[in-house]
Formats: sequence, C-alpha cells, structure tokens
Amino acid sequence: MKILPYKNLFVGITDTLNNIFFEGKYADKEVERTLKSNKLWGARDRGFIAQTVYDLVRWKRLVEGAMSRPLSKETIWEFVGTWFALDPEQKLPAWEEFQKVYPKEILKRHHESSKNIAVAESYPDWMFELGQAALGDRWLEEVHAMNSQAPTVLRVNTLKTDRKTLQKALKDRGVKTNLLSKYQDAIELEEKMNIFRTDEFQNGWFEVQDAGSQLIAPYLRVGPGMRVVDACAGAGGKSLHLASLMENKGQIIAMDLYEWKLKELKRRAKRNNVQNIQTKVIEAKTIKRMENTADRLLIDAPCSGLGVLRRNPDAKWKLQPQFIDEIVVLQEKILSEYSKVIKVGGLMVYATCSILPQENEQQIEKFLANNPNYKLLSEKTHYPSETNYDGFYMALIERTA
Ligand SMILES: C[S@@+](CC[C@H](N)C(=O)[O-])C[C@H]1O[C@@H](n2cnc3c(N)ncnc32)[C@H](O)[C@@H]1O
Repeated sequence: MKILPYKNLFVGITDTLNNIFFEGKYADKEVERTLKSNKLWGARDRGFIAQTVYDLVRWKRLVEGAMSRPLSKETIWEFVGTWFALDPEQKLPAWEEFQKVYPKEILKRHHESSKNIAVAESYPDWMFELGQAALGDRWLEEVHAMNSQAPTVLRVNTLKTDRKTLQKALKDRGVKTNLLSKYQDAIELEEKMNIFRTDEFQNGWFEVQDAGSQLIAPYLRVGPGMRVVDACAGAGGKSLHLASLMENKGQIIAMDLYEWKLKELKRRAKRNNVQNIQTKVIEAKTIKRMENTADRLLIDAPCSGLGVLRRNPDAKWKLQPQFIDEIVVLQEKILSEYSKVIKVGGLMVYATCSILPQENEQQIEKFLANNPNYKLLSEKTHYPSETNYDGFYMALIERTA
C-alpha cells in the first residue's frame, strides 16, 4: 500500500503496534480503538493505518530479519520504516524518526535473513517446526496461505431473508458482493469495509462468519424440533446458524464456561430473531445432569487457532508451545465427558479451527479407541491453501450404544 506521508497516521500506527506487542492487546480491538480516536481521518487514512498495522503484525519476524535486531518499544519507528523500505517503490518521508533506516542495507540483510524459511514466512521457530513435523510439506503451503489477508464473508440469516435479497440490498448501498456456490448461506464482500453500520446488519439479516466456519453447523444434520446442545457456544456464531437451520423450532442449549460470552450470544440472538436458544453457564454438575438428553451435540472445542492465523495474525507471537499441550489435554477431557450428553442414536460434531492433527483426527482416534459405543461417520479438514478460507476440522460421530 502506498505511503501516506502524514505524521499523525504514523503515530497512530506505532501506538497501535506498541499496544499489540507490548501491552498484550488484541490486534482487531486495538485497530478499532485507534480508528475511533480521530474523527478527522477519512476512509483512505483509516485503510492505510489498518492495513499497515495488520501487515506489520503478520510480517514481524521478516521485518526483524531485515532490521537484524528484535522489535522493542525503542525500535518501533525503525520497524515501521524498515517495512516500507523493503519495497523499493516506496519513498520514506524524511523525518527524524526514519534517519537510521537505510534502504540498501535493509534489502541486503533481508536477502540473507530470508534464506531461513521461518523468517521468510514470518513464523516463530517453534510453531514452524511443530507444523512441519505434523504436516510435512503441506505445512509450507498452509503457512503461506495464512499470510494473506482474510476475505470478509457474511452468513445470511435465513430466518429473516435470503441471499439474493441481501445481495440486492447491499448492492443498493454500493456494496459489491459475490455468492459462494459451495457454501449455501455465504456471501463474500468484494472489498473490505465496515459493514456493521448498515441497516441490514442492525436488522439481523446477516452475521459476519468465515465461509469455512459456515460448514460446521450443517455438518451436524439438525432439523426443526430437535434438542441440540452447543457445548462450547462462546458468543454463539454456530448456535445462531443452528437456529436458522432448525427454522427456530426445537431447542438449542448453548453452554460455555463464561457468562459474558453467553450474554453477547443473547444480544445477537435478539437481533437475529432467534427464539429457540437457551443459554447455560457450565458448572460442576451441569454435564452429568444432561447425560443422554440430546439428539445432537456440537463440540466447537477450544483450540490453538492454528487454522485461523490470517484472521488473527497476532496469535503467531502470543501462542506458547505449552499452550498446545494443555489444549490437547483439555480437548480430550471435553470429548470424553460431553459426548455422554447425546442419546443413543444421536449425532455429534467435534470441530476445531486448527489444522494440527493432534487436535483433530488424532484426538478423535483416541476418543474412538476408548469409546467403542461411538462410530465415526465422516471427518474433514479444510485447509486454507485449498479453500482460500479459514482452516477447520470437523468430525461427525454417532453414538451407537
Ligand atoms: C472455538 S470457541 C467457540 C466459538 C463459538 N462456538 C462460535 O461459533 O462463535 C471455544 C469456546 O469454548 C469455551 N470453553 C473453554 N473451555 C471450555 C469447557 N471446559 N467447557 C465448555 N466450553 C469451554 C471457550 O470459552 C470458547 O468460547
């Protein structure tokens, strides 16, 4: 993206990066906060700030390689300057903050440092090695695919409208979209924009949900009138989708450990005109009391998020290796305990937004070996390099006895 040579934009960028890298803030929230802080910035300014921050979060290690020193609070201007100096077409403003940024040296250092593929693709060594050990050459394709920008995809709320009507309404506002043929309820925006201010969003005609994620609720084969448990419902992206597929009939029990997430779910349900969701905070005996009660169970498990790094590039730097070990143990426990909630003959879907086999097919193999009364009907990993959307895993399992 071409440099906009205005100091206040760069101050916005460096402040935002500081908060993301050194104050533990989430990239999306921080970008949103910065953009709200100056009402005088126009669409071009905002686009420049958002894009530069996301690029720099994504390419942190590559830029550090070209600086040949780590990013710190002290080197943050050099970090930003180095990013732009890597592109010979860009001309850095002659500001004092960029005095020590020498494009020729940067390009020379980049040439050397990017011989290491983990630097060239900008991933921490441990993550790169973990993925490569698990997925071999496929990992190289996935890390590359997860370095591009995530498209914005909407899921039409079929309780309120249909895809064509939504597409036409957005077109009338000047928003160009494409219907995705392989995803029954999905519409993709041609250009990034803030879609949350539109009447269509406020009136619950759609939710923003990646196309890969939109495959999970239909995989559970729900129908009107069923009793469905969404065991890790969070703020309810999939619960809302299940409600649409069930035509608002039957019952969805949306559960999570955190009440604040379920509160957000309720708010979204109201906007979506969803009336068949009941929320429940999981306490010590909740799961035991619900055994053998559900026709369908969705376990959208907590995971490493190693399929959605292009949406959350800051996770590259925030995730720690021991978290992966811990999350695998938690997934195993959740599967073993929560699976008892379905009745004999009922179905469950176990899903993650990771592409690591240890969180996915290996987890299911262990579960089936320990629980012969469950049968795997199908499983699928969606890889970002193949779909151009987020990476996901889903397994459909039947309780047979
Ligand atoms: C992948 S997220 C769910 C996303 C959500 N289903 C959606 O579509 O928006 C996983 C969720 O599991 C929840 N969680 C973590 N540990 C849990 C546990 N032991 N039991 C139930 N939920 C748990 C987290 O709070 C988080 O909301």
